[in-house]
Amino acid sequence: MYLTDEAQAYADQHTTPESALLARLNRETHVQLLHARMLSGHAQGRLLSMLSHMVRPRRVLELGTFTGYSALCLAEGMAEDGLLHTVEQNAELESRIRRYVREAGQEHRIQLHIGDARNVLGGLAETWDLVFIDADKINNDTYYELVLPQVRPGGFLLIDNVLWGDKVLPSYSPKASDKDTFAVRAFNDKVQADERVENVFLPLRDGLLLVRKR
Ligand SMILES: C[S@@+](CC[C@H](N)C(=O)[O-])C[C@H]1O[C@@H](n2cnc3c(N)ncnc32)[C@H](O)[C@@H]1O
Repeated sequence: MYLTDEAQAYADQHTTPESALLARLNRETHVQLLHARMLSGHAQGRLLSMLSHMVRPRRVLELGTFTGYSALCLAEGMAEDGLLHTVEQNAELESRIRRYVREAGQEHRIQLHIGDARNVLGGLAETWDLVFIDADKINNDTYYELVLPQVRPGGFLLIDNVLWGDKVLPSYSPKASDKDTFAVRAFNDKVQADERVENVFLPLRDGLLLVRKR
């Protein structure tokens, strides 16, 4: 069930505000870039930060950096010796991401990789405490299968946009050519049946799937 605008505004007003830096990054992304709604934004950003504070991860992986908003949120809750690897294929975003990571004083804790996540992942020999999958949705399952063996037992994965603009709902009839929608639906169904994990589907924003590896 969707929140009314009034209820959404009330929820936002009772969620800790973004830092001035995140607010600036959010605004700048919306003013200067196409597809700015891909950015996690205030409520989801605070949730990512809160989850990270709960987990206190030492190793975090993010697939799909965009302008760096969610990476900065996830880094907030890392352990003191924590390190976040984030992967973005669009090289045009690199200088902006690095500028904000530097301004946030997080250069030593956030490592940016420019390239296709499928290629970069093979070179990262880490055991992940927390993984945020937020790249090209058609490859959710590829990323999940590549990463799950490297997640520690009891570790977490978060997968964004699992509602996919409500196109995953049974009442919606996608065109046969809408491969993204079929992929997101199949991925959600697969995780639901996957004995290796426990999962909670959070209908926040465009849907966030919380997954814990058993
Ligand atoms: C939804 S946005 C990420 C938003 C960001 N995580 C946030 O919450 O602010 C998806 C990003 O994934 C990147 N991307 C798409 N396919 C990719 C791939 N195969 N490898 C790495 N990055 C990819 C896109 O360029 C885009 O910047």
